[in-house]
Amino acid sequence: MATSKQADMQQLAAVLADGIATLSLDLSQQQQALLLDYLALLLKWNTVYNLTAVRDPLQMVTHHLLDSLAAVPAFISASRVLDVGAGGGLPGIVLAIACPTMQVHMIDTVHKKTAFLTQVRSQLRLMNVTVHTGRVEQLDTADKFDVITSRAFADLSDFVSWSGHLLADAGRFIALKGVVPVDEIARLPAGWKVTEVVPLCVPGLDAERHLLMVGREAT
Ligand SMILES: C[S@@+](CC[C@H](N)C(=O)[O-])C[C@H]1O[C@@H](n2cnc3c(N)ncnc32)[C@H](O)[C@@H]1O
Repeated sequence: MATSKQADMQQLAAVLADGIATLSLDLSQQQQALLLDYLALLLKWNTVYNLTAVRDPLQMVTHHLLDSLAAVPAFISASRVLDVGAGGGLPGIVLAIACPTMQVHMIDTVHKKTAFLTQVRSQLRLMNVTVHTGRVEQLDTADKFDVITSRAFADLSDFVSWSGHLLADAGRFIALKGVVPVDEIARLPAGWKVTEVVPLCVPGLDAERHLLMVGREAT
């Protein structure tokens, strides 16, 4: 007979699988198991590392896993991605699991959060993940990124001005936002423009979600 803990995990797995099907994503059983392993690590270490205000496991599936997974199709052509202000790994860890050939870098200023991300990388054997500790303004990498992303990080203009030096010439920003931030768009620094606004529908989440694509203005 299944224990209540096993039954809980089965319920979480079912909600995740349903959401993945609704999003029409092609994720193997192994990838889905990795997502649940990541969720288990988030739950286990949240009290120590203060990674997320969401504490209910079922809510974590919708508000974190499916919320990040809904953005995956926008990243399909990217090979080198930076997640700025990654916190507990959203969307970076989810992208790394969903797109194993993508190199995913994550940066956060808070050492205990990047210690958690390093632990996730090691326990889930996510060899496509690189973790940086520090302010993105001070990050310097040999290769630039074709996509720089963030979720719940900063005003769009700060996001772009603090990390623009890391974006490849033909690269783009993908900001995960709630309602379309009209004021933030108006404050974008000169030389940058919103190229696309993509509404997202997150299974089980009754809230607005949008992806904002930002690129360089042609000179
Ligand atoms: C609200 S959290 C969002 C975490 C995660 N992206 C999510 O959606 O759950 C914002 C994160 O940005 C980090 N942060 C703030 N300023 C930063 C900077 N200049 N460079 C890198 N990370 C920064 C904070 O430490 C924090 O973990």
